[in-house]
Amino acid sequence: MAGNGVFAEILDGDVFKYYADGEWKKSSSGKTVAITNPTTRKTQYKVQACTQEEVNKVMDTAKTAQKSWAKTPLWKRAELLHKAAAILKEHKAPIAECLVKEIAKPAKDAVTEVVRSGDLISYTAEEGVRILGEGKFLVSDSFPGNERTKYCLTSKIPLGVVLAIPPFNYPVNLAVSKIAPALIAGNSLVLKPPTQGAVAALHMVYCFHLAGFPKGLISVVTGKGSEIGDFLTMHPGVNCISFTGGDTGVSISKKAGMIPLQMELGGKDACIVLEDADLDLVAANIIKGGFSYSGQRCTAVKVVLVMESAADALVEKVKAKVAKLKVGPPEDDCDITPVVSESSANYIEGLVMDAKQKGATFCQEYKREGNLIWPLLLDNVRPDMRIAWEEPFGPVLPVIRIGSVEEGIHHCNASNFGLQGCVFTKDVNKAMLISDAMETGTVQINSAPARGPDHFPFQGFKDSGIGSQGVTNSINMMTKIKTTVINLPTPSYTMG
Ligand SMILES: NC(=O)C1=CN([C@@H]2O[C@H](COP(=O)(O)OP(=O)(O)OC[C@H]3O[C@@H](n4cnc5c(N)ncnc54)[C@H](OP(=O)(O)O)[C@@H]3O)[C@@H](O)[C@H]2O)C=CC1
Ligand SMILES: O=C(O)[C@H](O)COP(=O)(O)O
Repeated sequence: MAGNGVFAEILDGDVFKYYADGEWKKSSSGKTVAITNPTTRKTQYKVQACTQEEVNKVMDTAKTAQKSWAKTPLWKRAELLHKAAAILKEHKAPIAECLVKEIAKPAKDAVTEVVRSGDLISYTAEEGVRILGEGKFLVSDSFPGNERTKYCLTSKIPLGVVLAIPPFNYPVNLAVSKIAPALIAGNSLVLKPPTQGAVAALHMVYCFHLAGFPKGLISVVTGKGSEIGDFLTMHPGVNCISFTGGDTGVSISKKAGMIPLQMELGGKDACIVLEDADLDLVAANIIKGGFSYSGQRCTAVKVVLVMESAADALVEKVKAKVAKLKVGPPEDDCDITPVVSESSANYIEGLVMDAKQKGATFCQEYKREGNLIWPLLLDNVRPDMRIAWEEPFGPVLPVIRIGSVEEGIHHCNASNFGLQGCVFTKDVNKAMLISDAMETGTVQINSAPARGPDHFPFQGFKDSGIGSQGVTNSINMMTKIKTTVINLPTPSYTMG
């Protein structure tokens, strides 16, 4: 049960506390935010609605704590991260249970998210000691007109206070993917968890608390993004924002000050299927890529662009696999579980109805009960349908039949998104040409889009984001370069 056993300190009555200055606290607002269980549609948990004054205090302590953390040897920072990773994995069961209740993640996937997060923290600690342990040494005579009178030493130093805002679909993993690089690089960290997923995130941070990180180095402020979001992202105490989510990221990047931003936003990942593709492999990847966690992944396959000659056979194969997907509650480890909110379900339904009205072929009957939407494959989708362009973030997948590869690439590139894409063909030379032509941050050849393994670079083009994630890129992004130049009175060359 959430807030029980070792986690008892984070619960006050039926409300979870926020975390500031190394302590678990009740907000002076006296207000709470309810978290609705997507399956029961009843209030599952409550969290504190933090005030602006509390945010100000958190920013102050984060600034102070960062100064002494930056003086903590790198190997000690790594040691604490390894400890937090181990504690997190040890407590995977109660944290996974929160994910099941708050965001209806299938039970097995919820455990995987926590374990994967522990691994990510450890990997970041190891990578951090390597890449932050190295600097650069430059000599002046490599530039025309200079003698060797200057030695330039460059190193990577912390930015200060990093604000991390993850989305509901990976509230633990996409939080640690920001927390661990920030900390190993010597920054302090303020986390604003997504409302759906906040309780899982609070449990995860309690593992960092148990590991013994200094007071005030990590803080968690809870509350609705629509209420405290602007105050946080425009706060003068913030030196870097790492955000994952939807269009909110576009407005944050317009409002934030002159600070480094890492934005991972939406996607409309295309799956281009050529005539020579192994259609069993494609069908398996469409199921995994399009319907895992009910399509609520930024990297989900969100449109299939298949050559007309292969389309009938592919659609039949996918239809057969859709029929085998288990639909129901996350506790039963079903493949398709309720989507995160009623408004999300309504939005998905709007896309489905638009496609119906405009003549798409329904491969299954459309069925919805509450937030639970049965998996649906829509064939013969045309560009005038909303589902051809918008991301449902649900278990509905459009198929567009194409007459040429160029048509597929054109559809992919006409999207305002550019996160990932995939191409299926046995001809690797063709695949490379198509990959180069697709305007997306990553192209997978003969596999569905995916962020993981978590150390791979992960970036979106166009409205899908700014910057690149993945362990190494995130560590680098959360540092700035400092140079010290030693000036010599006379040139000095080593003779060997
Ligand atoms: N590219 C990627 O890696 C990923 C992209 N996404 C995209 O995210 C969307 C779904 O996730 P969802 O969580 O609903 O996304 P949102 O953009 O609605 O929310 C993301 C986070 O931002 C917070 N937030 C909301 N308003 C503000 C604000 N004004 N200022 C600061 N923070 C704010 C939310 O808090 P609160 O919950 O309290 O509103 C949440 O923590 C989809 O479009 C999906 O494609 C999702 C996952 C990964
Ligand atoms: O937010 C998302 O949807 C994730 O970044 C996707 O991660 P995955 O591809 O590893 O599931």
